[in-house]
Amino acid sequence: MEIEFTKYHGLGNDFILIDNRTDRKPMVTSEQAIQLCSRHFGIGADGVIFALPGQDGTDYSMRIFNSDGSEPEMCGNGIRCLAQFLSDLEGDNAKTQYRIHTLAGVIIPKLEGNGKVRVDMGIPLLMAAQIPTTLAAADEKAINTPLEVALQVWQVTCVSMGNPHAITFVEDVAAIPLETIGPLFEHHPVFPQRTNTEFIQVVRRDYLKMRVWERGAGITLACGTGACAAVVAGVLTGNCDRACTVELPGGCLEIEFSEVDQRVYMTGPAELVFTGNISLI
Ligand SMILES: N[C@@H](CCC[C@H](N)C(=O)O)C(=O)O
Repeated sequence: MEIEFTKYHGLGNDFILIDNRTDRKPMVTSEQAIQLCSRHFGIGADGVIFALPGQDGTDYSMRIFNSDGSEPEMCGNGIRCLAQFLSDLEGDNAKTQYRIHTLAGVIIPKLEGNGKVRVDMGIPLLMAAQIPTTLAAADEKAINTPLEVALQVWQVTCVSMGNPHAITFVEDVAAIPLETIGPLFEHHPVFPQRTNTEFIQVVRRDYLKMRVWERGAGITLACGTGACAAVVAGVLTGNCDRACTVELPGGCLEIEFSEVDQRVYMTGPAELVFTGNISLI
């Protein structure tokens, strides 16, 4: 079977987008997604995203496979790319704002008309059972909680943006051996559904530098949910302001953890890379 796809990226976090608007079942299996994401044997991407019919009154639904074939609840850079993809598909009839059903609830991206998409990412979940993690009692928060990884004790703060994040503040992000330490965090037994891990350097109270090891994808150039979780963790630990620029290897995101409604807002780019057809094996 041959499928049409479009590749987009958000700050180098890249995705294969598939127009699946006429069927609730994704036209690619998780095994096929692994192959499509392969940078040597496929198209190459951090994940495959499906634009599916809406449900419960939403315009559309989003599902995503990570490059290892696992299915996360949400993807921040991915939902900006999805909004741009839908707008490109709809042409003159495109909306400027979409209500998208995800496994993390309804998420609302808004195209700003300048190449950037502002996303209402919802209210972060902080209780240990919601992450999930056993680092604290089920109905308590894990904030600056010690965790031993690679013979070193890290102060870890856990935040769910629908998907799990473990955030640790460090002096120098460049010095973190991400390739070796990332998988140890991801598969640590205190995270029963694995975790994304963000290492954060506070440059100023309103400017953070971040490197990320993503669950199911490894090192990526950016992670939208991770940047949101990092600012929430920074506010909880007193490390940063509620509005921050987060610098990632692929570029910058603007994040606001609103004092008014306790929701997190993320603004960043979504860019078309190329379109193509590929035969699924
Ligand atoms: N890159 C994404 C997050 C994708 C999902 C993640 N790997 C997970 O398994 O939770 C983002 O921009 O948020």
